[in-house]
Amino acid sequence: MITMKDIVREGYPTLTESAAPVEMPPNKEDQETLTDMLTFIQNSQDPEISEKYELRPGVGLAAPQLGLSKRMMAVHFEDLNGNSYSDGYYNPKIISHSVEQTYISTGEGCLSVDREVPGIVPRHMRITIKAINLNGEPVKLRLKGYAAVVFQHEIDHLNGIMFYDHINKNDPFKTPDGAKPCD
Ligand SMILES: O=C(O)C[C@@H](Cc1ccccc1)[C@H](O)SCc1ccccc1
Ligand code: NI
Repeated sequence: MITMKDIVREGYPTLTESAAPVEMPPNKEDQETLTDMLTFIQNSQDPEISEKYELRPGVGLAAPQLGLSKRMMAVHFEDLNGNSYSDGYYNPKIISHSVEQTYISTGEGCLSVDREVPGIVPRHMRITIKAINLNGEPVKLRLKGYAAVVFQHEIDHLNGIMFYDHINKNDPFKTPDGAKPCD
């Protein structure tokens, strides 16, 4: 079972390097890891389990956050339109995105960052992703708003990018021209 002690924090090398593609079809070890990642996110949102194991709530997790430089991520959340997302993904790739941007009005956090980093994190409003899901099926996802933000946050982890890398250093609360909040 993954707990917070398994999650590496800022300064750990895998958080700032580009992760390697996962060989397809995935081997047993990678399948088990991705399943455990999804279970961790689900557990982190369960009031009893999260209290018992002192889990920080999360909606996503990427393998580099476990010190594994592999292109694997898991998400578990419901967006503001009631659409549910709960799956693991191998080798996710953003194949297209909107020019229009969005952002979470309260900024972003990260399970690998034990501090508040205030500021607006500009993200693409709409993205299309291709990936292989936990069941080994090729999937194409068209995401917008909050769901697009979550997936971009996790795919950034596979590219060694942290959410605060996107915050405007001169004016952290500057909202990108024309961007609308997704929350
Ligand atoms: O560190 C991670 O990758 C998990 C993040 C993902 C995330 C952060 C901000 C915006 C979108 C996704 C955690 O979920 S941070 C904690 C959290 C919990 C519930 C809702 C939003 C963020
Ligand atoms: Ni993160």
